[in-house]
Amino acid sequence: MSFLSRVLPLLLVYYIGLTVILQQLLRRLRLGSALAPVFPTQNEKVAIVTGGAGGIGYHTVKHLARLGMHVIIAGNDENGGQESVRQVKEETLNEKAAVMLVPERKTQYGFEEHFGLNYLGHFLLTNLLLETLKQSGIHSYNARIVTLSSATHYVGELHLKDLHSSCSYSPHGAYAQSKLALVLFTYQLQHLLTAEGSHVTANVVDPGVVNTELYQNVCWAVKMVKWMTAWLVFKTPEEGASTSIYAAVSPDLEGVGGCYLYNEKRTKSLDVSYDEELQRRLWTESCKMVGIPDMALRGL
Ligand SMILES: NC(=O)c1ccc[n+]([C@@H]2O[C@H](COP(=O)([O-])OP(=O)(O)OC[C@H]3O[C@@H](n4cnc5c(N)ncnc54)[C@H](O)[C@@H]3O)[C@@H](O)[C@H]2O)c1
Repeated sequence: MSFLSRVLPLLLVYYIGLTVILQQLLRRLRLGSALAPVFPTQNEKVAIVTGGAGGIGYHTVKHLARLGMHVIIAGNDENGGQESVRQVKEETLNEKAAVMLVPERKTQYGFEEHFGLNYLGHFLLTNLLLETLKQSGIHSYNARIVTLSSATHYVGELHLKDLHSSCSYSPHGAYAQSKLALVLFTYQLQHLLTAEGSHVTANVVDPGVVNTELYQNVCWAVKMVKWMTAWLVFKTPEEGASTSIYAAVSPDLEGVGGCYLYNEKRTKSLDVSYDEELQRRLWTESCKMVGIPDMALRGL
């Protein structure tokens, strides 16, 4: 593996991160701390939030619980999950918050961590829940799938022949690839749902650069810079959750799917993410990896 192929993904990820941070700073200076939008109550609805024990997920859980939803936290940290449920119940007075825990299984299945955890886990969970979602959605209240990607997908490359990055591994490249895979997956899923006429929509969210535990593995110099500047240029976890909440409950998106959402607006994703052939090939490959039938091949 050449020096360049190791360093280039790192430079690209930092470049895109700095671009987003700059945009966030300008937005903050322009808008100040804008008031959170008000959404209708969601009393009869159920949401499953993966990673809901911390960071962006936790604030998504709290907001949805406040709107009256029955929220289920899916995660890998039992104590953290139970503690989040306790806090959400206390702060929102919504007793319908629960925790569903899945153990860490990446090594057991041998998947590369970023691809397995960030992408394949969501791919599989979504597919396993799909029949229930189809039965839950109706014309005026579509069931909604919200996937969390990232601006790093703009510098991602999908290596269909080496999805686990075994030929040339770079943590930054692997992260960016997993986030690009989520965009491709969401668009393909929406094509399949639309073709079937089901009342389920799938959108993908870019939360911005958010001050969470996600950055615990960056080098000490970056940690230091983050510590000094995050208050000014990073989004808070509450701000980071706002586009996910918008995608989950906003009436603007009733029946609308296949969008890449950033700052509560539709935005263009990377050109290659619209490549339908690539979307299909990734879908087929992902089905093989997680061992589920390919509904695209079955004609749904
Ligand atoms: N923070 C950012 O700047 C940022 C930017 C773009 C995208 N994102 C995306 O947003 C999502 C949430 O990130 P965050 O910033 O809140 O991070 P975080 O580290 O604060 O929270 C991650 C959550 O995922 C859970 N988790 C970790 N490993 C898991 C596993 N194996 N199985 C199930 N759950 C697991 C953790 O317990 C935690 O609740 C991620 O998909 C991340 O890639 C974050």
